[in-house]
Amino acid sequence: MAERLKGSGRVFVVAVAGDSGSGKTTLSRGIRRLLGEEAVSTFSMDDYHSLDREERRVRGMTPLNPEANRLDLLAEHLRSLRLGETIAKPVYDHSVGEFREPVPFRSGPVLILEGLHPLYTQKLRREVDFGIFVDPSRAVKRRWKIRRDCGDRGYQRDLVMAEILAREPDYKLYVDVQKVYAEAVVKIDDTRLGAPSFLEDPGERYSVRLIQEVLEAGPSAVDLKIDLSALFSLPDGEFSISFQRDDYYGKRVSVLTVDGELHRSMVEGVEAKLKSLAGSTAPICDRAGGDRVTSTGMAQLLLSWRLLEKLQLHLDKA
Ligand SMILES: Nc1ncnc2c1ncn2[C@@H]1O[C@H](COP(=O)(O)OP(=O)(O)OP(=O)(O)O)[C@@H](O)[C@H]1O
Ligand SMILES: O=C(CO)[C@H](O)[C@H](O)COP(=O)(O)O
Repeated sequence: MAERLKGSGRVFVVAVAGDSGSGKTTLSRGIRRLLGEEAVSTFSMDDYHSLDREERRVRGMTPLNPEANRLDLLAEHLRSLRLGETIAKPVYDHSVGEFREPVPFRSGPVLILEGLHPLYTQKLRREVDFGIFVDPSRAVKRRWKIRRDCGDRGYQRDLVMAEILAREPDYKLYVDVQKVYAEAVVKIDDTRLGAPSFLEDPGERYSVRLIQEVLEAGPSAVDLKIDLSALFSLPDGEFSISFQRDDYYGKRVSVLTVDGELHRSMVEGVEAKLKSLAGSTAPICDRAGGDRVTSTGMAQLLLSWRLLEKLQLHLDKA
């Protein structure tokens, strides 16, 4: 797959839309591992802000307002990148909230574009081959953001909370709306399973809903075997899985809900199949405590599968 991708001469664009700290990088890590770092380029569309931090403060604007971003320039750059051209990519430096000199940027055969508005305009959507929207619940997002901003970055908790509140209206207006256009939406809520008393550390247990447009042609035969025999020898962990058809903003979708953690052996079959299709050796989905796969890990796996299907069509057309 990596060789075919390199030879295709065209760049396949994956857009991962969502708020700051919503898990975009974490979720798309599965795709990076599947295709290998050398095949996948990535950048954040934060580089396409049109106003720096001080200018936004003076105008009373948040970065979530499309007017604080150069969305047309990004669409033009994506068009060039898809043709294999080099762009002069702007650079926004978060450490000071200012712009730096643009840098030359050329993409590998797959480009993952992460950010607040990659699906916001029609011009942008035309340049995107696969659009994903990451949608953690308010409670989950707040916890992740506080953990990262206060823990890793040393910000004050009160300031982080105030920023979260200040962003809410623009988030609803300008970011949330993009889930209407995404081919896959990943909704992440707190687990509905009680924390088992025997687990000292309940870990990262979430209920993940993967909402995907129904494919016109069925996927190629992949052995999605969930091996229930492992249930009787599992050390710990609890899960539930459910599947529904639904209507999502007028689109026919499938909704797969995975809650809790699965044992690695349950998904090994499909993971191995995808890895052999892509020619990769790294595990695709995040593990928890060695033998367990988290529900967001399961979403990584299923999105990678969907991506492989799309890539194969893309390569067949090239
Ligand atoms: N699936 C997950 N399970 C547990 N924690 C997660 C998960 N996804 C994200 N987080 C937490 O949220 C933090 C932010 O995640 P990530 O960097 O993936 O978000 P992002 O949307 O790419 O953020 P930004 O756009 O601000 O760079 C991580 O450091 C981690 O603490
Ligand atoms: O939403 C964001 C990232 O997607 C940031 O808030 C935005 O990029 C502004 O960054 P900073 O606060 O460092 O000026």
